[in-house]
Amino acid sequence: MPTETFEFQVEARQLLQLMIHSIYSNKDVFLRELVSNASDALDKLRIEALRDDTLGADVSDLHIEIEADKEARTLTVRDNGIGMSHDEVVQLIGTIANSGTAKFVRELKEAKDSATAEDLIGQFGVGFYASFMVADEVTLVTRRAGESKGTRWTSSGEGTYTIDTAPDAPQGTSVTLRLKPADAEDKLYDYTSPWKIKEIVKRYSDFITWPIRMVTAADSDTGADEEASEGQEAGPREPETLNSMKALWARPRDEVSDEEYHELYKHISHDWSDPLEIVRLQAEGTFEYQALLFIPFHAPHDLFMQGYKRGVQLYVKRVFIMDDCEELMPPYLRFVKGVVDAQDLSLNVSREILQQDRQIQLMHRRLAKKVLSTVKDMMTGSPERYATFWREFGRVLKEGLLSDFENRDAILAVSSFASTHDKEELTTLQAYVERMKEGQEHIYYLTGESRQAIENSPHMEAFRAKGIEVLLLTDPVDEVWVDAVPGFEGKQLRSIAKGEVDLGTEEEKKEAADEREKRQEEYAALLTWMSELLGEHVKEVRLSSRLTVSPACVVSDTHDVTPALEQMYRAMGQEVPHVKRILELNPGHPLVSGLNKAHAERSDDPALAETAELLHGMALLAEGGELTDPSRFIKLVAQRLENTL
Ligand SMILES: Nc1ncnc2c1ncn2[C@@H]1O[C@H](COP(=O)(O)OP(=O)(O)OP(=O)(O)O)[C@@H](O)[C@H]1O
Repeated sequence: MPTETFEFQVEARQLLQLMIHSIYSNKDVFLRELVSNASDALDKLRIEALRDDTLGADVSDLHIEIEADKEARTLTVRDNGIGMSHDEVVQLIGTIANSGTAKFVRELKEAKDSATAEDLIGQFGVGFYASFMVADEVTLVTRRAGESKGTRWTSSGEGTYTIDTAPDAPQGTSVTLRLKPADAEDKLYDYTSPWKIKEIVKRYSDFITWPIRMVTAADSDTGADEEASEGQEAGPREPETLNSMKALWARPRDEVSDEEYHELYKHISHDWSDPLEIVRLQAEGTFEYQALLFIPFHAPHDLFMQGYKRGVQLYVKRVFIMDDCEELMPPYLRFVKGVVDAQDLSLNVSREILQQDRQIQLMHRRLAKKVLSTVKDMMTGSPERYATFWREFGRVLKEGLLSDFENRDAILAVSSFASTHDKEELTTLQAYVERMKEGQEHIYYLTGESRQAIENSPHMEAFRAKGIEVLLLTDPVDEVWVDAVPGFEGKQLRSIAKGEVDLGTEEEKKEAADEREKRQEEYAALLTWMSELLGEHVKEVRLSSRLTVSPACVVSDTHDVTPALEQMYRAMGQEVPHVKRILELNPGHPLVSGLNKAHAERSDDPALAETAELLHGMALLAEGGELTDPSRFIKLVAQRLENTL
């Protein structure tokens, strides 16, 4: 096959350009990325060989090899793992499949300073492409296990790469970097130095479960090892294993540094930033397992996309079994990354077995509880970290209120919400309850698109006037869980846009009821007439006890679906009937009292019907809703304005 030249996909090209002009100051991490990919390839081969005994791959000495050539200034990372087919090379190396890449590259280009750029790369990770920070040419030779021919891929990272066949390629992958000249000022070190390589492997990849061996050519600078090598004959030496391969989760806490934990996290999560929190669990007894879990610092871009992979890996007796083991974590904790190592499962355990395994179900429960209790500890012990957690993951955690009945209270206890109590600070339900006024029975909330929209809504008026705190809920999931959660500490959650409001002390309530009864008589004719007139749009027109400023508002009946929820169901393709709402009028408003008076005097005046229609339209607009016929609304308003001129 002749050499083929391909163009990089646009995003890949842009990303490479950014790498070549290396905006990332810690260039050493390129080796971590190559070793991490090699380790994944070895895991994959081991598992595929277990499942498919016709593969014919030799799995007796799976390892990673690093070879540096000082003369040629090349560095090679080689593995005898799964390898890639020709098509896989084109697909995996020439394009970036990761969703959100385009957005990421755009943000990266717009990043004003290098700290922002570093932070962005940290959130995204660029894997294999990091090689272009230190190399001006990268050659990858690979042969997939089970295939007879290999593939060679070469690029200088500019716009194109070439591919040809490599007939003699051994099974696995080798990546050779032609290194840029060392430039210590730019943190570009001499990556042919065995001393430097050892340091990087120790720092970033010590826990990798496969041996990472280094072969040094005889004339290489061995740095720290110089003494040991004195007097030896020229020629290749015995390869040296650089990593300890110790499973961090099995080592006592005080023997492992935070940095070591962080590097394991980065390997598992492909994140370049340190995690926010480490969660450790050692379960003893009949079913023994260890878990080392991490809560990331940032929510990944694709957390809410379909097919998002959960990050918990399953090991059995220190042997990697599978990535993304969803049986171990509930969906609302899908952002948690880490390792769970079980002692008493079979190495051949399959997804089907996991789904039915009672022990796995017990692990799942225990791990969820442990993560939630860690969040709780964060909340009390380190409020700033908790604030970061909630900003990044609060939205997804609240999904648990709908699915995890058993942990509902624990989730509520670690949730926080915007509230009218404070412009910036969020509140917990506990703090809300402690602040409740005398005679207040419920926890009040309002859902909406933004804090501003909610605060401007007419529904807030009576609550503002009486100084009663309202939670301001703006996440889509809030529309749903508020209906599913019965309450908190015996206090019911109540939407201020639903049902009747009944605020104040017993005495005030009685006064309000007497007043309402009086008004009711006064307005009875108007209300009956309007209910009939607007019957197509509303189920009832009644007097309001929640308005102090606006003339009218629309509310839902206590157990009815709200318009936002109705819209969400439709967006998900579900058929839902349109639910009519209730129009409430403020008898204290001159427009309403005026309309009542006019209706008593000349009930057949067609202009009154239009005014009633306008009142309904205004009520919809005031809560940020939509009109059924905006052009008619405008026409009626324009006519009335004309009359004022
Ligand atoms: N040594 C290797 N052996 C086999 N396949 C490899 C090897 N290196 C890379 N690949 C394949 O190429 C893909 C892309 O690698 P790359 O390092 O760019 O991204 P990644 O590891 O998937 O994710 P990230 O960008 O977050 O690091 C890998 O997912 C893997 O399928």
